[in-house]
Amino acid sequence: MVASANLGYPRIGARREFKRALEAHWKGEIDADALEALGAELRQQNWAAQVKAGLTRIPSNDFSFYDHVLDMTALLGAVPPRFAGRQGLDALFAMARGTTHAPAMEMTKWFDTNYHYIVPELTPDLDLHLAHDLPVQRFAEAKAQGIHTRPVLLGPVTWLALGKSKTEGFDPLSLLPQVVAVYAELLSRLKAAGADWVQIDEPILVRDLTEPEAAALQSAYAALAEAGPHILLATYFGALGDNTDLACGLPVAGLHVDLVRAPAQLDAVLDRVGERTLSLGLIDGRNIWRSDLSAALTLATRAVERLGPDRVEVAPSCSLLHVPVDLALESGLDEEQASWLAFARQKLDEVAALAAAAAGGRAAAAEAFDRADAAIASRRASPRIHDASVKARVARVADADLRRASPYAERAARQQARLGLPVFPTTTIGSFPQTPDIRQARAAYRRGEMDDADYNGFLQDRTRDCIRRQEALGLDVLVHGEFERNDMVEYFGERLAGFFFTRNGWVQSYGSRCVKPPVIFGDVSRPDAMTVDWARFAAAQTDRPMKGMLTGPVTILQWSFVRDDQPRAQTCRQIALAIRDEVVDLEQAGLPIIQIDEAALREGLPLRQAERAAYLDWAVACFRLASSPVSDETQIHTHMCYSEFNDIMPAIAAMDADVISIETSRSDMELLSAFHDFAYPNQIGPGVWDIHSPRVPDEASMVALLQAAAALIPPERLWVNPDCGLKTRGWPEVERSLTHLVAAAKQLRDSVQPEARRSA
Ligand SMILES: Nc1nc2c(c(=O)[nH]1)N[C@@H](CNc1ccc(C(=O)N[C@@H](CCC(=O)N[C@@H](CCC(=O)N[C@@H](CCC(=O)O)C(=O)O)C(=O)O)C(=O)O)cc1)CN2
Ligand code: MET
Ligand SMILES: [Zn+2]
Repeated sequence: MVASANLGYPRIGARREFKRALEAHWKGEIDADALEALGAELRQQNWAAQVKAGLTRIPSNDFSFYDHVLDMTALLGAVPPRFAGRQGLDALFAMARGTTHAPAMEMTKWFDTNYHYIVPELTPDLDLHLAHDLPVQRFAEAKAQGIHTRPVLLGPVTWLALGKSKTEGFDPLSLLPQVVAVYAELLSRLKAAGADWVQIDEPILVRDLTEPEAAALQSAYAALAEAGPHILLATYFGALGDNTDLACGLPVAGLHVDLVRAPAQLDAVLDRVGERTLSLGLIDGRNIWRSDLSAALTLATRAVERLGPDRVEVAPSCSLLHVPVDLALESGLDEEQASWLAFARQKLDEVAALAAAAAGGRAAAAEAFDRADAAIASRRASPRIHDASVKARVARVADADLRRASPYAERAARQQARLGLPVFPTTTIGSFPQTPDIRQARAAYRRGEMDDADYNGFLQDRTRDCIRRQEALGLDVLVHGEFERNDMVEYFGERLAGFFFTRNGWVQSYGSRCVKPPVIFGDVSRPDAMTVDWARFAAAQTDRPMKGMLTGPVTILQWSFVRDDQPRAQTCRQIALAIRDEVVDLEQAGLPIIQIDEAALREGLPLRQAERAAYLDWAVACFRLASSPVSDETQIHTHMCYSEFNDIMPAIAAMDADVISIETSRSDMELLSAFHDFAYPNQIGPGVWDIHSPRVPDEASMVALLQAAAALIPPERLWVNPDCGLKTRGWPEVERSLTHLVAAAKQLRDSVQPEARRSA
């Protein structure tokens, strides 16, 4: 028998039930017991769906109330002292979201995904111990429902590698023996509870490993090999590459490899896998296209021929956390489009069909294979995918299209002459609170219960109100608030040709926050202006400079589900041309500043060093293609959040934005040292308010951050802003925080030397 396995299932609920329950709990509307009860219900539903699909290896402990990395941090007892005294869910949410007295732990991107995890804070004095045994309880919970599961644990070395030392000179890997001791205890309890296998995720095996990391993997698994159930070591998001020998040499009973991102690694792995079970990640856990089952079967058959059916499992490439839950809930797609897609629920069926065919030949799942073949053929042949004029325009792009008219210094002088900004100018990143009434109005508009005029009138009121509030707060550069946007990527996807979008295709981004990535299925172009009416309306409401707000091509690409029939770089260039047209229109409409957000540029960076230069080349070129058609007097801003810039500073500089705003506040300005060390030449707005936490920062804390920034970056090149958009916050906290922010900027202004002031 070829086993059919899953590595993890979405936990937000098919209709985002869990998202809503979490937010209700945080507002005090439902208690922890109600939240726990819903969690149990969701786990039961998820297990039932996997049983129904016929899977033979079903995960448990893939559920999480907030984040699976944070869960492991709590399990290991690695709770930072500022959260001491809190228990259970209360402790978990305090660490993730912060409290009035304790800032939240840092949050960053999970590998190259749009999922965010809470970064473990590692110090020498941590008292690591098995603080709870939820994985055992969840195993027992499934068992009580008659389902034998394979518990999933984030691996010890990945947990350490994703953590961050909070003590100067401290090497987190020195915690390994303690961490491994806790895992050993947990594994032995799982075995006692009846688990015969566990899945331990070590995705760092697809990155370039340091010597100590490789040694840590060896010593960890040497210690864990006999501690409990058989271990399936799961790797995903790329090829094992030069870590293949290492991975295949670890004393574990099974190995999972990603054959969607890295199909070519199968032979090398087959040569080295020895007596182990091999789990083949053949169904794409990162994208929503229906699988080419016939192509996947070729690989599965090769593995079965080498290892025999009993040592082969068929699985998704990674956890299904990164795809929407159920295509069956989609109502707005046409039949042809729907036939091209598979969400998590459908991917389970694909796994089952592929496993059946790997064991019994195509005939064992003939119907599923026929339907898959037909869908693949229909997408390949569809005339809706190709637009000759788009392809021709991309082919005509020349080097001159990637350059501003003059170098930064000349542009900066002209822009300052036009804008007349004070030193330490204040601004925001774009969005203002997307309050429930705005979301509800949009939902009513979509359902046809509100007409164009009413909806637009409502949004105009909100925009006017937002601008008046910004004036009253004393901000220097204003924004319109982005109330008309459901999301910074989906909004553009809805207005570009070559995209379609789903009604319910939600994916968890962090905590309760979800995104609904649009689907890029064909050549991209811009039928009409997308933001110009709102920008013009907003600019007319005030005498202060107004920023036009766009999402950049790399970010639109990165946060969409992307067609897999041409290189991503090609698709990105098409998007860049569409954004370029919008930039031209915004300039023509009189906007003096245009911000092009590239929040996801860093996230798209390949996990392997060797592939990075090529990516950065085309990604930066796409940003420049989108941003460079304007005159020197028009100021181009960009914004990036959660970025570790140290390794990509030359690329950030090569983007040549006049101003960049970045996340720094959760990491105490440490990011700025990269800009300092690299001598970044243009202007920077280091975020001084962590907007991902409900906490209102006081003026003194922002002054301190700005002073730290001013020690690294010349004051005349600093801006003052939050570290991201304010859409997730409420108005009271926004007004209080921005009051502090404007006051902090004034304090800094008063303290700088006159020669550092801007010349108008
Ligand atoms: N794509 C993307 N990725 C990103 C970010 C981002 O902004 N966009 N930001 C960073 C952090 N991640 C974030 C991800 C999501 C949200 C966020 O606010 N998401 C919203 C959903 C946004 C949205 O699309 N809203 C739609 C649909 C809203 C909705 O649920 N409407 C209800 C009806 C209204 C109601 O009763 O609430 C419904 O349809 O049922 C709209 O405004 O139209 C949420 O989860 O709550 C914030 C940050 C990194 N990655
Ligand atoms: N302009 C966007 C906003 O303010 C940028 C967000 S980056 C995730 O919401
Ligand atoms: Zn941001």
